[in-house]
Amino acid sequence: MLKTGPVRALGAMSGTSLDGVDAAVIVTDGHEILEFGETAYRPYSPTDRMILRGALGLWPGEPGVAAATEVVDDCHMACLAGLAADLVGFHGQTLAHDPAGRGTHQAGDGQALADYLRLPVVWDFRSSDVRLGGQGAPLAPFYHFALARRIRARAPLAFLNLGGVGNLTWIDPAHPRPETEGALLAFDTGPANAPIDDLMMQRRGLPRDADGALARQGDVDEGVLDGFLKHRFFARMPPKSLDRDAFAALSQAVAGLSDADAAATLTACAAAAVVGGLEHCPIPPERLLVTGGGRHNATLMEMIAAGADIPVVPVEAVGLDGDMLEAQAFAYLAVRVIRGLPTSCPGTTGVAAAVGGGQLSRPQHRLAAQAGAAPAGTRAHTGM
Ligand SMILES: Nc1ncnc2c1ncn2[C@@H]1O[C@H](COP(=O)(O)OP(=O)(O)OP(=O)(O)O)[C@@H](O)[C@H]1O
Ligand SMILES: CC(=O)N[C@H]1[C@@H]2OC[C@@H](O2)[C@@H](O)[C@@H]1O[C@H](C)C(=O)O
Repeated sequence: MLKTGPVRALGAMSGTSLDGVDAAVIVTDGHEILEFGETAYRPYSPTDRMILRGALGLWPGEPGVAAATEVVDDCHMACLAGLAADLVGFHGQTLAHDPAGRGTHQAGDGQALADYLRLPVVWDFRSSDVRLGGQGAPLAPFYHFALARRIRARAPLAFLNLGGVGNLTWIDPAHPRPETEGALLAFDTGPANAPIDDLMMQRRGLPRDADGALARQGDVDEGVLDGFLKHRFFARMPPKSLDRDAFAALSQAVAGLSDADAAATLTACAAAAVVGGLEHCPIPPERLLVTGGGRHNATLMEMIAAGADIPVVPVEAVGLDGDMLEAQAFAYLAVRVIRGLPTSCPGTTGVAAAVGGGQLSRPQHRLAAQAGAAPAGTRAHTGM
């Protein structure tokens, strides 16, 4: 059933903001998006978040990774259990990302999830791209390309994801395939919500600057903003990607500012990184379609719109779901993986040639049960 024709695929994303698991079903043949299906969201508990935060920057085998993996697996099992699908695309939680050095690390055990859900699971989407010299991120661009075709875009346009980190995909929809040279250019823009969330937690014990209300009350510190834009990341040509905490110095730079001025300055930094990123587009996109939680931050959206010469609108303007778009992307990519289609190319990650990522785990449950053994990778499910 999975070899040809449309597949009902379930994608799951646990993003850099560490808020929880987004899950979404789409029907696709790996090229076109035929249908959008059910969605689900499950937040991490405060304890879960603490465990995940404590594991950021860690690599497989290091202390703390097993506990983080258990949190990720349990939350996904609980979130995905009620959704009907033929195949799962499981991104996991990025704990560390260093494509030029140690590689990339997403916590999450695809075999355990396959056994629990009794469904084939595609996971570990980023490693093979990194092995072939790519950044391993961003990976949503191939899905953005399919969306551009679905909304019948005629002129080049761009998707912007405002998550913990920001990423931008420029698309020329005139090309037949995403891997065709000139069809896509993608890169991480810089930190987006992560430094703002961290500030709000430190200063106010709150998870975010809801709707950008605090930033709106403050003044931007131009000195901090100028220093931020001198970071060597911005001088690099795309494709390029970031680790969540690559800009730790930025949080220190606003330490002496009032809460409102610090929030305004971090928000201005996120916006300036996007506006600067637009300069990399081969020709100006006709509009910027914004997805991810940051599109709810009105101050951030206004700052981006003020610096960009093009309309900046949430993806809802074209009938898409900005809270679930990345989860849908990993459903789409999972189908491409089982069909042997590429999921990244030189224009999206800088990989040497178009490549398909991901490994496939099939459920072992029945075999293991027949052998009288505990199914590989399953464990007591806490339902947390
Ligand atoms: N109403 C809001 N106002 C301000 N910020 C918001 C709002 N709603 C969500 N956010 C922010 O959006 C982020 C969550 O968005 P999203 O789920 O798209 O990110 P993510 O997928 O975890 O990150 P990434 O895309 O980098 O992996 C959080 O940082 C959160 O603070
Ligand atoms: C290594 C990693 O997990 N990167 C994430 C992160 O969050 C946003 C940005 O940085 C993007 O590059 C990527 O996620 C999206 C889903 C992507 O791969 O397209």
